[in-house]
Amino acid sequence: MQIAPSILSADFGHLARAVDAVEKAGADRIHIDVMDGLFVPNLSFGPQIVSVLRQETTLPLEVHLMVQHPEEWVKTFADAGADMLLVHLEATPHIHRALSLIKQTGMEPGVVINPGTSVDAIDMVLPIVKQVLVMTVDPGFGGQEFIPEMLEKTDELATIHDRDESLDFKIEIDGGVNPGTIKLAAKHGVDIAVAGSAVYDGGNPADNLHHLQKLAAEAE
Ligand SMILES: O=C(CO)[C@H](O)[C@H](O)COP(=O)(O)O
Ligand SMILES: [Fe+2]
Repeated sequence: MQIAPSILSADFGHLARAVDAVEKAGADRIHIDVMDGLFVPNLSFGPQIVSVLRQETTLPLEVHLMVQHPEEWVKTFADAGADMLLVHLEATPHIHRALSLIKQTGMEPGVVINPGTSVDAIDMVLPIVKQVLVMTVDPGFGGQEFIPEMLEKTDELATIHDRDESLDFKIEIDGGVNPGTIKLAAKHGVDIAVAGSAVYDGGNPADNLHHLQKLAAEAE
């Protein structure tokens, strides 16, 4: 399982240092949470932060776009240097258009579903995406409690993926990943786990990341 540290819980005064620490510690990618205060009840950062971090790291940058009408922002984040753009089904009536636009820019398209959304709802776009992100908390904040029932959805996605050779997506979870929940996730088809507070909130980010990596590897 890959771990994607989320910089939402990092020290915003030293973001470059926070990314550097996890890059040296073997992070697979960096997860950047963009929030608009409308789709989710919080504001975070925008494309400038992606541009700045693009200069700081060679790791893939995946942008989790928690904004209304994400299709309007595709070019902006491609120009900023994002490698993957993850958009919520619930944020647009035009999810197919949004994902197709992302693909056209050369970024990898990913679709995200909230805890209240079922896997059935994304059936028609699975052939386009490279990632399906299952939210394991209601989006908007770091440090929330993992919702274990969401792993029924990762199991379902793993079954769909394994049944159809033409599909080519990774299964990712986001929210509440910690040393306890990562062991559970490893048994439910999860390829990538986002971890924010478990990496950056207390202790040493490199040690925290190594601990999560070790637990995930043992549980697989
Ligand atoms: O998308 C998010 C919040 O909406 C974050 O990626 C996520 O919550 C990470 O934080 P933590 O690991 O602390 O739960
Ligand atoms: Fe996220």
